[in-house]
Amino acid sequence: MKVTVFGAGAIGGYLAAKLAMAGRIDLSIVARGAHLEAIKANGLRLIEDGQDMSVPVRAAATAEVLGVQDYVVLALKAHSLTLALDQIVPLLGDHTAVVTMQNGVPWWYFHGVGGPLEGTRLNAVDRGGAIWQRIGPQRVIGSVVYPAVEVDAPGFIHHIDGKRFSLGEPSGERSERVTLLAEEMVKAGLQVPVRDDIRSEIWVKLWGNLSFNPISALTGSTLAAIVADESTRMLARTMMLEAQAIGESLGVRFPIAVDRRIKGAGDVGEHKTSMLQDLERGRSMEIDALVTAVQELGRLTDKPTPTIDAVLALLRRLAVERGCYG
Ligand SMILES: NC(=O)C1=CN([C@@H]2O[C@H](COP(=O)(O)OP(=O)(O)OC[C@H]3O[C@@H](n4cnc5c(N)ncnc54)[C@H](OP(=O)(O)O)[C@@H]3O)[C@@H](O)[C@H]2O)C=CC1
Ligand SMILES: CC(C)(CO)C(=O)C(=O)O
Repeated sequence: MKVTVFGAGAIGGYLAAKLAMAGRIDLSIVARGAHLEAIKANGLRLIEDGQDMSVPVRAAATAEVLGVQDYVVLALKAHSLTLALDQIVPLLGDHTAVVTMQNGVPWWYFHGVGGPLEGTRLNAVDRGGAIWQRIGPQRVIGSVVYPAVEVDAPGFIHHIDGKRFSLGEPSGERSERVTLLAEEMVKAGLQVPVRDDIRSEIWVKLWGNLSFNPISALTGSTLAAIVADESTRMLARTMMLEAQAIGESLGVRFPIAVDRRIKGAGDVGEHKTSMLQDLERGRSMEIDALVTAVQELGRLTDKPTPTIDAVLALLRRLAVERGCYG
């Protein structure tokens, strides 16, 4: 099985290190800059469960040298995908499956849903439909990523918590391609449930990211602080209820109540969301996949999003002012 992890940062680097240590598949990664140089020189350094490991892995700057793959795992930030398309396409053959490991609303969301929105391209995450056209939604295996991982220095992957990567075909089918990949990931020590409704699970994760991440970026607060403060908790809750109405109108099942989801976020503790961390480091924030795309879904389903709109307006301004947007 030939697998390339494209964008071996925190999540891609962690996944690649686990798969490489299991040693069962023909694995490559595509990376760039100082990170690539460090991996080429010393392998991926992974800190996990108190152990410090150095894991050799085939690393390339360009996809051409790797050729057509059975699976390509896209572990870039959502806003990096369009710019990377020219580099991703050489990895794709007739049978290649593409696993999308991004937070937020995925570009392929309306592939195979039926009804009037079938085939709708989402401008917020796929402007002009370039990703849809060049990768092709029929290749996609959806995913929800749960581990918390950081890149501490070039080539240095620090696993903080969690080993679960849910996978699921957009159609819900338990296909051979999703089953085989899940098996390899499980043999690498990960928890990999295969879901028959991956969109609903994407929404439950998104529920928290769409509300807590912007509020944390706007206020500099941790998850625990946002939940402890009545005003910010209610702001998050209002955004979540707007999103829930949109999701439900699209057929999504929310298996837990909003207050339980809020409690779960608060229980994570004094943790800065990834969006706040990106802002503090001057990196591009995942605003469009986490927030703008939900606003776009609201327009498509005729559901009002006044609170999401207001928070998004402030968040975009902040990101533009700090050079963290686009
Ligand atoms: N980190 C986490 O704990 C979690 C992350 N997620 C989600 O997973 C996704 C990935 O996040 P994360 O791993 O944190 O992001 P990172 O920024 O750590 O990793 C992305 C990597 O892709 C690289 N990259 C981008 N464009 C290219 C390109 N054209 N060619 C080669 N490499 C490229 C980046 O390089 P460069 O740094 O040079 O830009 C970076 O190394 C996001 O959607 C995130 O929300 C979900 C759950 C938890
Ligand atoms: C911590 C958490 C769960 C916040 O919703 C997250 O996913 C993030 O920081 O992006």
